[in-house]
Amino acid sequence: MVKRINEAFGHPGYEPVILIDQPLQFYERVAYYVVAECCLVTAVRDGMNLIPYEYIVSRQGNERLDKALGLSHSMPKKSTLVVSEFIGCSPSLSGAIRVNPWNIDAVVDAMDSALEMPEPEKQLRHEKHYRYVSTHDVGYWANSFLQDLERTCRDHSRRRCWGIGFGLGFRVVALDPNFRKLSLEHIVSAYRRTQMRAILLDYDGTLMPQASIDKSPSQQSVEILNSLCGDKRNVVFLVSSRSRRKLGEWFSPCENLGMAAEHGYFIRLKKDAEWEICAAVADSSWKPVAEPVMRLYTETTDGSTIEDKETSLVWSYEDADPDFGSCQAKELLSHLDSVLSNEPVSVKTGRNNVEVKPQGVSKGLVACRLLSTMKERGLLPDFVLCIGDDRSDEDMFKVITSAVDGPSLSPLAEVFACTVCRKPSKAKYYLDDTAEIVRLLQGLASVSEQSLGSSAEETAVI
Ligand SMILES: O=P(O)(O)OC[C@H]1O[C@H](O[C@H]2O[C@H](CO)[C@@H](O)[C@H](O)[C@H]2O)[C@H](O)[C@@H](O)[C@@H]1O
Repeated sequence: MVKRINEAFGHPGYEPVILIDQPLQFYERVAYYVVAECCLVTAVRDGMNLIPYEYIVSRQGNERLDKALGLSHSMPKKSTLVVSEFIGCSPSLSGAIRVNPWNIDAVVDAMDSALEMPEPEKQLRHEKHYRYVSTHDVGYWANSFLQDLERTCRDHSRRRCWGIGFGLGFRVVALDPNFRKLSLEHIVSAYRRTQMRAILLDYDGTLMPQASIDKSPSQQSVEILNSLCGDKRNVVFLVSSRSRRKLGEWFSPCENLGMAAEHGYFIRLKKDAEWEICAAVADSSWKPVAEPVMRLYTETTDGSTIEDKETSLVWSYEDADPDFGSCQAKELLSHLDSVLSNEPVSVKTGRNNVEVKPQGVSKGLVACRLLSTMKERGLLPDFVLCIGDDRSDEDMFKVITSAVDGPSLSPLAEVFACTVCRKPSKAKYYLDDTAEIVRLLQGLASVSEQSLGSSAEETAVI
């Protein structure tokens, strides 16, 4: 190939390509770097690749090199880099022209741009790269690896490791030894002896099995919730990402159930109260940007759907191939993150979905608001139960767990943050599935019904 290029483009005394097909001594390589206007690395596969770094340092030179080359030391240094996007150093060289080495036209254009680039730009790119290389030296990297190891191993001896999931979803997770199954006896006995209880329940995946086709609540769930709400010592809230229309319709038989819809953007204290808005009025101007992106992924992912709620958009792949759906979700997440980076929204993955919702709205806010409202009304909970299954519920676990020993809970409060399945969580307890959760709630409801029978209790008012 070199021969063909030289025959086509060379002339007597000039060979455009000089092939050095043998190992070079380091000092020889540095000599080439020093005089090269551009360094091109087109590896299709590699680890870090230190050549671009060596090139930058060589182009910066030093006083002795300048003297040897007859250059003034104050003369600005320049370098240009064209690097394959498949080499490890590529993301760290933000001033390099990055190329896909399989795309020959793109490599040709990049080489041309590198050589034709205005001189001040070559200088600025070089300075940027040199600053990076000279501050990220061996000492820096060694220190950073040690810090990472220390951070990773900080709780190592305390934690227990488990393998969870199957196929592409298999992971080894480290769980806190205090993370344990919630015992019915333990919680029932705490429930019996407490006088003011806050109960926060997620819906999908918690009260409602994920695999269920009909997602409306069962008669049994409605009855349990009504029994819990009928105990004046209880304040019960359903905290869901579902729309207020859906929750209102499904739980219309529950007169005294508090509800938080769309991650707590809307809150209603009981059936005959108005829905309150708990955050700044949601601006929906981002929806026309996000929706076409989601549509693109819906078209290419069979079985996926888009749900348009009042304040948020959800792309769901529950009915798609799970592995493909989860890969698509990862791509969609980063796609939406970049197109919505200047919008007041957050993009999050949930169980089988990717959701865009107003910034600052979270189920954690609902937990905070509930505890502070109860405190304002002189109701300090001595029992808090919060059950949820996915990442959005972790915000509630964090709030109630950190409220222990704080002013919004009784000093004797018993706090039960419980997730579904054994998995890394801020919750201290887990139950295996929705059936166990329903059984637990049924147990608590029975205690309330017994005490109601014996003392005609009324419903708590917050
Ligand atoms: O906060 P949650 O009560 O746990 O709600 C989470 C999401 O639940 C719903 O989505 C789920 O069910 C859909 C079918 O009804 C399914 O397509 C989706 O994949 C599941 O995640 C709800 O539609 C979403 O708005 C909630 O965010």
